[in-house]
Amino acid sequence: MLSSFFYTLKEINQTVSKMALKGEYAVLETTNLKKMFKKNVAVSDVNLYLDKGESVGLLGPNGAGKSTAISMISSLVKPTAGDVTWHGKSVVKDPNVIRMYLGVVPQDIALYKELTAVENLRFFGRIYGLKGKALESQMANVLEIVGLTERKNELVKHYSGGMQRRINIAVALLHEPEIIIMDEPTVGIDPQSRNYILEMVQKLNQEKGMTVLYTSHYMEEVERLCDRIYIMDHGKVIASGTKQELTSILSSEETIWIELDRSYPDLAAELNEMEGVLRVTETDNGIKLITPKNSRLLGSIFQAAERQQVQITSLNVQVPTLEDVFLHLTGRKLRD
Ligand SMILES: Nc1ncnc2c1ncn2[C@@H]1O[C@H](COP(=O)(O)OP(=O)(O)OP(=O)(O)O)[C@@H](O)[C@H]1O
Repeated sequence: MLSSFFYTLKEINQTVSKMALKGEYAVLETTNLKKMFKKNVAVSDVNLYLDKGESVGLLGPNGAGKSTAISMISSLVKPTAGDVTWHGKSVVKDPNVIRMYLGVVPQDIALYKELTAVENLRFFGRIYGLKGKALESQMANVLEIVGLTERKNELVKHYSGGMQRRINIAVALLHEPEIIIMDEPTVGIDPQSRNYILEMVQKLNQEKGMTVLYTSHYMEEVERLCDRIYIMDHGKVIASGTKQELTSILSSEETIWIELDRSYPDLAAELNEMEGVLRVTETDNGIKLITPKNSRLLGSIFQAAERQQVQITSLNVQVPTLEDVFLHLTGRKLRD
């Protein structure tokens, strides 16, 4: 009896929508979203919302269920259970309600590589129902946004990976969507293009007021771009909030980065045994320690280094990152 009472409460909790909480509809909202591929649960009970003008991040390692979740949100994949609403209207019942308001940037490049950028834009623009002067002017706008006006007449196959991704984004912006959903748009591209894309997303959100849903397994990207973040793992949202809210889960901890001139496994082992040290990880250029806040361990760390005849080249004490939050919640690194 008691367990069924609690189950009912849990069910009620899961279905309390943002509308009920705030007395208004979110731009986008998912309720208990679930997707199974045969017996495999790819996404389970995902509840998330996006308010107008927000930039929201979906952070999680490969296979966490991010792409499946956004495919359901964009009505490309039908959920096994749950709902997706756009301004309170079910996208699952009627996918057409959202399509003109949504720009989706898929993880894989979806362009005709034997055509030029302009030819691709014209083709996809017509699919959105644009034509004539409106189409030409929108093409000029989006080429400007992605910084490829000068190179618009080149074949896409001659573009770098980063430039192809920028045109992929331009296609998604052609019909001036209310919301843009991006699935790991910076994977596998050079740092310069990556930075260009991040700046562009920031401008679209902050200057043009576009609502953004951005998925990534790069913590730095969602930290930089997103007002709120949902952390996903094994198909579930395991934490959500602003960066400050999420890192406050670990407010009792801090990270000490020790840079060394080479690897010293013995020092890492000694620090691991030190009283007060919570976790030790060897990094590319040194050692990372998680300790309780204000642990006053610096003196002991230097003494240990001296005993092991280790040269510390730099030492930094840092407040927790989202990477630390993920490690704390799952016991794994985001990019294991
Ligand atoms: N069409 C499909 N058929 C069967 N299983 C699938 C299908 N699509 C995804 N999956 C499985 O669902 C789970 C979630 O995959 P998904 O691609 O959504 O994760 P992700 O977080 O986007 O990761 P990645 O960044 O690697 O794409 C994985 O176990 C994946 O193998």
